[in-house]
Amino acid sequence: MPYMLLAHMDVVPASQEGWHVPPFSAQELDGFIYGRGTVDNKNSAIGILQALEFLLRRDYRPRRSFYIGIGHDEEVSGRKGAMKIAALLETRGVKLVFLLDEGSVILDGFLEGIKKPVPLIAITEKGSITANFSVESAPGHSSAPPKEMSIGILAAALSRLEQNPMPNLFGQGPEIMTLEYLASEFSFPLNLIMSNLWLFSPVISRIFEQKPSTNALIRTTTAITMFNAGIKSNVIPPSAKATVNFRIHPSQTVEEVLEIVKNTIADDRVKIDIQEAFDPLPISPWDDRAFGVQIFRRTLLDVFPDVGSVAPGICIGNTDSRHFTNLTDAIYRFNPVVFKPDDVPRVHGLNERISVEGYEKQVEFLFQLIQNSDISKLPKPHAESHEL
Ligand SMILES: N[C@@H](Cc1ccccc1)C(=O)O
Ligand SMILES: CCCCCC(=O)O
Ligand SMILES: [Zn+2]
Ligand SMILES: [Zn+2]
Repeated sequence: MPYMLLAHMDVVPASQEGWHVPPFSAQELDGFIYGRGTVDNKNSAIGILQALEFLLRRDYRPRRSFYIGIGHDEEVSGRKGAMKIAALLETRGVKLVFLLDEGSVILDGFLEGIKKPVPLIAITEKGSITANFSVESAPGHSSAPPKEMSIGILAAALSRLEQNPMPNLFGQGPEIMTLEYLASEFSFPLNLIMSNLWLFSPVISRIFEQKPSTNALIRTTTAITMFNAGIKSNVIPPSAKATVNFRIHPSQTVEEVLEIVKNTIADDRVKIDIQEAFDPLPISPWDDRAFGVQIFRRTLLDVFPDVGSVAPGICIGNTDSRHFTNLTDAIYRFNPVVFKPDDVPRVHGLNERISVEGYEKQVEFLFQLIQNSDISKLPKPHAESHEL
């Protein structure tokens, strides 16, 4: 059965100010290639093609077929790119043994007490709701304003959303698996804590709430991203509009989140329109028989011998891979790039970059992955090879 390597060539915008080099120049500076898309996700799009080139130069002839999918509109939902690729493969009756897309990385220095960089392979991704909120009110002269107007009503409603975060669901999603797989990587006494989450969950969940990147792992997040209102300083604003982006924790659904939103807003003057919504993605297999997982483990050992044990994780953003659920249940989101904490704000932010060595390692990983995937089936898990 074939597998698929997925990437996207499109990027989010970038304006010049704040960048050390022009954001679309791909200039090298201190061993880094700077540019919009260098880690999201041209590193994969070009990395896959370059690995393929190296294989072809060596007259390598893969025995296991594979697909390369490179979307061109991932950052605006993938409807015309990845979705069309998936639909075409579906009409051909294609099934995939696994699909590898962006969505997680090798984390270095994110978790206190873990010394080694740890590869986290996302086995699911959060759901999403993009909701538009609006309040209409009679226009008029600002010299005789009513007690409440559209801007104040909507702002108060959104403030209630922001001040009442969604419930902390630590322990009900794959974050537990992540910590259990990483427990051995933690130094004492964290290794004991991580191996006894039944006892220490309340402590850990409080710690996770402290930072946006870990808080996003344990609850549905609420981001008020757009607010437009008012037409002139002396006119009562006829309407106020806002957009909120929720990313739904794996143990919640769109419906449940919308219920909580309505109860929190609790104001019939606020209208809610759903622009786009989808539930959290299914959780991909993670066990000794999962072909993809074993291939990733083997390839990481080949290319990154010094990293810690591989752990399953959750992608807090969304990716094109969500369009391929009819072709496989083994969807994994992972780019073999080492991320330090200061790399996170660069994604969709300023001075996005990848080190030259980091890009070379990604190409090497893909070069190895294609060869490692060329086995017909997995060697028997070690335990089974001993006759009992
Ligand atoms: N990957 C981007 C764009 C995106 C949004 C929603 C769905 C799919 C992709 C994000 O997570 O925000
Ligand atoms: C690192 C997470 C990536 C989310 C998908 C994107 O922004 O392209
Ligand atoms: Zn992106
Ligand atoms: Zn991306």
